[in-house]
Amino acid sequence: MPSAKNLGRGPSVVHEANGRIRLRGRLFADPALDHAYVEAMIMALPGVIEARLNAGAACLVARHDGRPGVREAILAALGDLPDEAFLPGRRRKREGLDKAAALGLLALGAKRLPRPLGGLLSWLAAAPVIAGGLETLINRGLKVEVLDAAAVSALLLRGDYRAAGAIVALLALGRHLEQTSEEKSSALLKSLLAVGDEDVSVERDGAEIRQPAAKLAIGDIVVCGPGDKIVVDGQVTWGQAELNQSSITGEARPVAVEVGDRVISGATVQDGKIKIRAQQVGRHTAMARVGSFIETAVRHQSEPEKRSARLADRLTPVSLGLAGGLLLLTGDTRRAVSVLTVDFGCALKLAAPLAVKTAMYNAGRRGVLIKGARALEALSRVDAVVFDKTGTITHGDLEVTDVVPLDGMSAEELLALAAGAEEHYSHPVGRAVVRAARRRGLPQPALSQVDFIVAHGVSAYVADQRVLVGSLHFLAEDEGVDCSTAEGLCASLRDQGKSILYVGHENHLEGVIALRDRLRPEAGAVLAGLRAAGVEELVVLTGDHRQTAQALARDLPQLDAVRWELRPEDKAAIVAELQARGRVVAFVGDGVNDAPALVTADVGVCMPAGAELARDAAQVVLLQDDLWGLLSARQLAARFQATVGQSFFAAIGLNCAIMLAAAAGRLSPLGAALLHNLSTIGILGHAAAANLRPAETGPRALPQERVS
Ligand SMILES: Nc1ncnc2c1ncn2[C@@H]1O[C@H](COP(=O)(O)OP(=O)(O)OP(=O)(O)O)[C@@H](O)[C@H]1O
Ligand SMILES: [Zn+2]
Repeated sequence: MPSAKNLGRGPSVVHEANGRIRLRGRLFADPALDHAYVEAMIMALPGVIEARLNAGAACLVARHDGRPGVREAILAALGDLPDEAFLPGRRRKREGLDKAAALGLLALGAKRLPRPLGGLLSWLAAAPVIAGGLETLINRGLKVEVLDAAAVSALLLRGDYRAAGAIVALLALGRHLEQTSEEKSSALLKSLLAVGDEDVSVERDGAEIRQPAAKLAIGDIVVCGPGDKIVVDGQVTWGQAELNQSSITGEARPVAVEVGDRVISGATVQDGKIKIRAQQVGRHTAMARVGSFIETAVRHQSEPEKRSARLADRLTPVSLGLAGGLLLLTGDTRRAVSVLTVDFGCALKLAAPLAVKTAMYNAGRRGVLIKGARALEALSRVDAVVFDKTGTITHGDLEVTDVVPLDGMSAEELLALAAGAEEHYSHPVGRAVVRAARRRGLPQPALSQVDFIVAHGVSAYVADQRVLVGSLHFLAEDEGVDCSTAEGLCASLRDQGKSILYVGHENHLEGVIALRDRLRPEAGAVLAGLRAAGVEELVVLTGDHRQTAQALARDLPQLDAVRWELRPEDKAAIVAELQARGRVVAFVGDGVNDAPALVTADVGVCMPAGAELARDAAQVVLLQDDLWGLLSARQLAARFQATVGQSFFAAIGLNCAIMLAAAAGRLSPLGAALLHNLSTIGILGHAAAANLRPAETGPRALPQERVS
């Protein structure tokens, strides 16, 4: 519902170029407008990079990535600001409703009061409902609120104060339920956004100083000790610590981090001390972005919600017509009013949003962020799940197992050379090599002109000599390095499930490095669970070599297919192929070289270590570093979809029955109103309770089938 303050003040576009849009509107100068909120809300829209509001100039400037629809989404969001975007908030309206409820309840006892007093009370209690109905009628036409107002007025005019009071009270109760559920979920989400009101320790010129978190900049070194909350996304540059991430993942078990690990905002240091180099601060941190995304999703009606609301509105004239017809035919006001008290609106309009919020909240508590109703809906229809291999089906923290020089270098020299080339890139393979070299304390050669070739490897120069590190395809086919001498050796290493990195030096093969990745222990059980939950096709895609991929397939008999030696765009093409065959596809990846597939899929699911880009592209973000969340999400989504359908049919069926009984004169207005509201509360209760129940299977319910 557009807030009254917002009416007729939609901003207009004054300038637009290269993904930058400048809007002006009186709205932006409103002193009651909450700037931080509006900026966060706009930035939470997918595709928006930045939003800045300037009240003095009554302007808002937003930068976006030019994706189709982003511009429209910005305009739509600004054209329909929620009440929370204004500082005084909703409180006043809420108190008004509570008063109405109290008066309505008082009026229930009206029969025992002297008649004029009872009448006065009832009219007073009903006044907000009638006024609201009139306002709706004038501004938005024949909507459910009009029906409520008509029923209450008719009852009052008939002198049926008790029924009128009861209906007012029931209406207020319904709205109260709606608001508490909304406020609770909003409060939870806002707590995720609350960064900036505390002091943090920062390292400046070798000394530690305290400063407000709001003043942090990217690149700052933040020092965190026991009890400190981490307010940035970044990388640990010093120290070790145990983190409590329960506020992010719902998991109480502490997580150990050390130099090189990535940490995200929201965790608390339980033990130890670390220094973190900030990569994202303030509103750009992972939690804040995801939190504000959810907040927007919650505030803006989703498709099923809109559909229900539209249907409810369309049924309003039907009710009104039926009541009018009855009145004309039978002259029986009591019957006509009984019919009016039944409106389809309540349950139809409230059940879907309630189901969305409770399902999202439930998933969030279990460490899964589902970004809104669309994602829930798509996830419930998914019948094919495609996984990336490295970092998704496997842990992605590979271990260097063999370093084999083939042309005179020592193993140390070979490893140091490869590590030097990989130093600045965060591909899992590269990270493993760098870690192994560091652990052995190897000196790093001076490299220049380092080039990173996506899904291939790295090329660099050491003292004018070219060094290549990467896949067999990269060295042999693209760069013409003869790798045949290593064939037999590599085949046997791959057969053990190891991945091979080829190191070339001045056009000959200098040696190979073998790395082992660990299958996630829960992978088999999660695949089996997904199949049990109705997923018909399970596929793994990898950029790795055929043999390594086949070794993985042997370990995971639950898979339907494994495809190898794929480039990022091949992965997207395979997802599209499945879609062309009629599959609804979820792609699960870690964000390294798989963004195209993530965006192509009907539902993109991202692992917690996922690159920032992937987190934006994904509709589902797993915050816990395992695959259980995926299974929970699927189960919660299926249940969400089921309850939305059930609520829909229950609302129509029950209300039709009540309306027929009322039309037949079998129900008094009060009886009809009570039954109608009881059924609504029942339907809403079911929608909320069903979506709050834990997912059926999970790490606790299902035994882990395999430990690698
Ligand atoms: N930075 C790098 N250094 C060395 N080799 C690399 C690098 N990046 C990619 N490669 C090589 O290219 C291959 C394909 O890379 P890609 O990133 O597409 O797949 P991956 O992440 O290893 O596996 P998956 O596709 O299962 O996630 C890798 O198996 C590796 O051999
Ligand atoms: Zn190539």
